[in-house]
Amino acid sequence: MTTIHMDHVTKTMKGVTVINDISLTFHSGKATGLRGVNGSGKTMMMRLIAGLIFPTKGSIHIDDKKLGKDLTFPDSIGMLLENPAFLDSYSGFQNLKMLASIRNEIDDRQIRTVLTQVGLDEESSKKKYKKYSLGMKQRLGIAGAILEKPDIIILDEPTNSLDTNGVELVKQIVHLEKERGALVIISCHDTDILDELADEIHYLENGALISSTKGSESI
Ligand SMILES: Nc1ncnc2c1ncn2[C@@H]1O[C@H](COP(=O)(O)OP(=O)(O)OP(=O)(O)O)[C@@H](O)[C@H]1O
Repeated sequence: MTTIHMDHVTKTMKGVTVINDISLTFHSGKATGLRGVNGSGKTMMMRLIAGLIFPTKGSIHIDDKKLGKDLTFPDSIGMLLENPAFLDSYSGFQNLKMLASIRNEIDDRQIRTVLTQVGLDEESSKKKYKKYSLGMKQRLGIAGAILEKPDIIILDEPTNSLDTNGVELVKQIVHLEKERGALVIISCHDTDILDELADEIHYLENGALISSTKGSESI
């Protein structure tokens, strides 16, 4: 079981407050949604939780470990962020293999299973990344995020560029990952999709937490 606890987190960048005094707790087995207009701070919140940037004020704990002090970044995390760092001249399979080689915990068969799970068949997984369509790139990004069955999964706009079939795949994947016990954090501009994906949704405005809902109820 993993818990992420943000305690009065503020992040200032170049004199601009991009996250303003946010306190929130995230739990494993749950999908938490982040909603808000462009620039409201959803990506910054995900980057803070991933340890890619650190709070100016306040703290983030993963269980009992403080990010930036006891941990540089969470031990077990998979992320889909904008512009994933995949190599153009490598195929989808080779890109995932390279990613997997860092920890060396999963084999080729498991990589193929994840590729199938995101709907990249044998033929498309052999194509070079530079020949991928936007939707195929997005599917590979999702595969990268769930590849090693991480405890924490961060999906920034996972349904961008996806067709209806791809959106259904994301819903299935989030459902399965939650069942496995993963802690999932998702941002999505499509309110209907986010309502379906997330157990709980937090609304951000100018970096501040405005309200939270669970199902149709305010919390
Ligand atoms: N490198 C940076 N330096 C300073 N400010 C930044 C930087 N990147 C983003 N910002 C600012 O941080 C704020 C929050 O941006 P963020 O990317 O978190 O928004 P978002 O809610 O994810 O938006 P979107 O829906 O467009 O993805 C914005 O005001 C943005 O201009």
